[in-house]
Amino acid sequence: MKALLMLENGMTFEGTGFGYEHDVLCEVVFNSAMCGYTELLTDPSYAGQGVVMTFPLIGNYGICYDDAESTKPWLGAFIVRSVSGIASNFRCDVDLDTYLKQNKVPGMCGIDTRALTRVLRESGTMRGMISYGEAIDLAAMKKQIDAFVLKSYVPEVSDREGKVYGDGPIRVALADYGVKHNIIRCLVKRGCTVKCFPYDASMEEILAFSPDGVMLSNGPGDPQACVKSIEELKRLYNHGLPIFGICLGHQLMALAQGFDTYKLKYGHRGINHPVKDLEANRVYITSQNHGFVVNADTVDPAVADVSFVSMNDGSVEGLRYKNGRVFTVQFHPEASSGPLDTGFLFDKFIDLMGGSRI
Ligand SMILES: NC(=O)CC[C@H](N)C(=O)O
Repeated sequence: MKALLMLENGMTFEGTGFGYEHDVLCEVVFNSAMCGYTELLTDPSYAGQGVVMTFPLIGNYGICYDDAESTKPWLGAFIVRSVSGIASNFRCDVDLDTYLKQNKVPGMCGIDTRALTRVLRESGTMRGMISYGEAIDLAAMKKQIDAFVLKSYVPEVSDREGKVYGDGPIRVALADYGVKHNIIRCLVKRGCTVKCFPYDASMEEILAFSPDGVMLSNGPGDPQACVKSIEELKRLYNHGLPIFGICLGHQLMALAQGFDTYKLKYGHRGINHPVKDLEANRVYITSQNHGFVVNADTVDPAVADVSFVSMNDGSVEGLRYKNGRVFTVQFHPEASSGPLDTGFLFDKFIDLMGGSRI
């Protein structure tokens, strides 16, 4: 079916629908990764976003359920140049088109994704809408985009079941704001028992598990919308447990300490983002997926130091708190997909919890 993407600035891009061909409103962002689309589709941090892949051919190795980062794809829409008609991989469970249909994720292909990406880079991330069919009413689309308000998906993606993973001796309470499962795998592999807590769990609920440390997960949307989580983190920080935060978890801890966050023009989404470790004076290549960052000017030097910065735009990529027990990063040390350079941060967390590495 014919598909049309309209951005909030009124620009339109024509293409063809695939996946679940139903009209959708989303925030349009781009990702520069050349592979790892299964991980991307199932990363809850993309909830509600229409993701444009800059790499032109997507779907050629199909979908392997074992690579999923959560139970289903969460993103609002998937926008690619060309969808491979052949899913060629011995591990493949289902092809991309069928997977998106089954999970009700609208797809759009056959558009000039590089031209679209240039627009998003120059004008910034924008709201947008994809409509399907022959009779598309442009004026009605524009109206809907203008009225569209981005919401926080954290309550939807956060798990309320209190699942427990692993059976190791180190007890980790995981604040689940929309966790990528590789964070859990990285902890279990290092000898942890990980129990998930919903985004709005109170400090008392978390402490009742008698954790050795708390892991703050990644998650979707504007960190400032997570008011209840920020309140609980303020109290948890003072309790004295080791805390490791990733991406949204990093932003929430910063807000809990009274630092500020702001929205980047077009975000960092890809698997080759260089960050500099300011202490070690080393650069690592990292996987990233975020639209917001901590404002360096608001970081109180009596409370925390900036530990990592982006080599691309100098923005804050990590904080080390002065109490010596709390550290957080904006990038994804669990990778999946992406480079494994910063996996040592999980070892650092294990050490802080008094455990020995396995
Ligand atoms: N991956 C994440 O946790 C993203 C954090 C936040 N939603 C952002 O876009 O900045």
